[in-house]
Amino acid sequence: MAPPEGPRAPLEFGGPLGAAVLLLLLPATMFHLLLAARSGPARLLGPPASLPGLEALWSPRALLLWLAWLGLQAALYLLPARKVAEGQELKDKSRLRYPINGFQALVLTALLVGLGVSAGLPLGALPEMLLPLAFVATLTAFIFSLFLYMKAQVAPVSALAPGGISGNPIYDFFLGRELNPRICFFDFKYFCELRPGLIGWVLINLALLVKEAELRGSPSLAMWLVNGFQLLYVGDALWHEEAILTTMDITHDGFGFMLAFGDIAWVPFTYSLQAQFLLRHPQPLGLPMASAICLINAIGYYIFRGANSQKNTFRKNPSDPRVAGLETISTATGRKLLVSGWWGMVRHPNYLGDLIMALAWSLPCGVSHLLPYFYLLYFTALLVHREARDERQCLQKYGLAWQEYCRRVPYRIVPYIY
Ligand SMILES: NC(=O)C1=CN([C@@H]2O[C@H](COP(=O)(O)OP(=O)(O)OC[C@H]3O[C@@H](n4cnc5c(N)ncnc54)[C@H](OP(=O)(O)O)[C@@H]3O)[C@@H](O)[C@H]2O)C=CC1
Ligand SMILES: CC(C)CCC[C@@H](C)[C@H]1CC=C2C3=C(CC[C@@]21C)[C@@]1(C)CC[C@H](O)C[C@@H]1CC3
Repeated sequence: MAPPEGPRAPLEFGGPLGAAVLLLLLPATMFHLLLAARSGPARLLGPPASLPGLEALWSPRALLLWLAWLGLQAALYLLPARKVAEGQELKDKSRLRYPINGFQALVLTALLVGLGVSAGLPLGALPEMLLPLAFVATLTAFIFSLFLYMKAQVAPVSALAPGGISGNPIYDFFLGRELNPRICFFDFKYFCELRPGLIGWVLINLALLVKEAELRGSPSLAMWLVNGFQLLYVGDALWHEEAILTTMDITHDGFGFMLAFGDIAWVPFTYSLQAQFLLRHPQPLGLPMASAICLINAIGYYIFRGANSQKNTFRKNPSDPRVAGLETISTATGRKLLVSGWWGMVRHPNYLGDLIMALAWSLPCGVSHLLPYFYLLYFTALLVHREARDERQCLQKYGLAWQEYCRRVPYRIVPYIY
């Protein structure tokens, strides 16, 4: 269906040209990182030591494994859930329903993998398949995004996202046209955002740990730390799965290549970069340094979880005793903004905690290479950009009240710095 006439959302990511560049640049970056992590020099910048041929990228075994993985996660999504949550109100005043069983999917996956390993499944062989797996994941993301683009052509106008209806096919393919594409109860965006990629990420980490044990007798302390920290992060996201329903990815952004590729390919294959690096570039790590890194991760997690939980509690029930004493600003929409507690420190305290954790994930890899710090650099850029997008949306939603909030809480992410 044709998009509605009238003022359109401003183009993001540099418009169609930026979207076209990112369509190629994102997969190219992911392959560069995968190749660099396994090469001797492990250079973040500069060309990779060697380029793989098609035979290194294409493997029917990897395709089968990938399809089995997607099938398993889809089946776990369809299992009875402990709760069914309602999403935010949509343009047509309806609310979608979402199963809350992500943590259950993580536990069941762990049990199945455990059973598989005790029955002889060679988990340590997975690191050798990362390249062909990333290749099929990228192909899947392209084909899937094409399907989503076509599906959006027949969706009602009220189902389209504000951002992906520019009329330019490349831009709309990249950003996504339909807000919540689904078939019956199966919500593609919600499924992809939390299941195959996030759970795949910790499975890849675990396989790298197993491989390291096979190569060197036991996993290194650095590998344990990276695995532990990232498992905590993924477990936390799935435990608080319902919170995802209020993020801009679910409520504002369409489902197109950016999120599809980001969720199913970028997250598992680039977020596991530190563990990939450690497998080929073992790093000595003493107990005092390991303890300091654990402390940094704990501080980051404390801020991240504290800020996210405070906002979620407040949004669910402002008179909850845990948040009732906090200072607020009233807005014309009837909703209030927190102006003390975590949200009175900076305007995005949860991003600050997330960035501190990102630093703790890279530190076990030492300081000899820049490559393991890629996540920290990319994530800083992502969150600065995301923060600017969120501010624009909040200014539109809350107008003067948002300006007052910005006046009272002048720093965005890092107190007294940014
Ligand atoms: N690892 C990764 O790759 C990524 C991780 N993340 C993490 O995911 C989490 C969610 O992030 P994200 O969705 O970007 O955004 P936030 O959880 O920060 O949500 C922003 C929204 O919170 C509400 N809000 C803002 N200020 C206040 C206030 N003072 N009082 C009350 N409500 C307020 C507004 O929505 P409203 O008023 O409508 O409620 C605003 O739109 C974060 O912890 C982030 O770090 C995010 C992206 C990528
Ligand atoms: C490929 C592009 C450069 C950008 C892709 C962005 C996606 C990878 C991220 C967009 C928002 C995300 C969120 C998470 C993971 C990364 C993506 C999908 C979380 C699920 C991570 C865990 C947190 O607790 C919640 C996050 C919500 C947003």
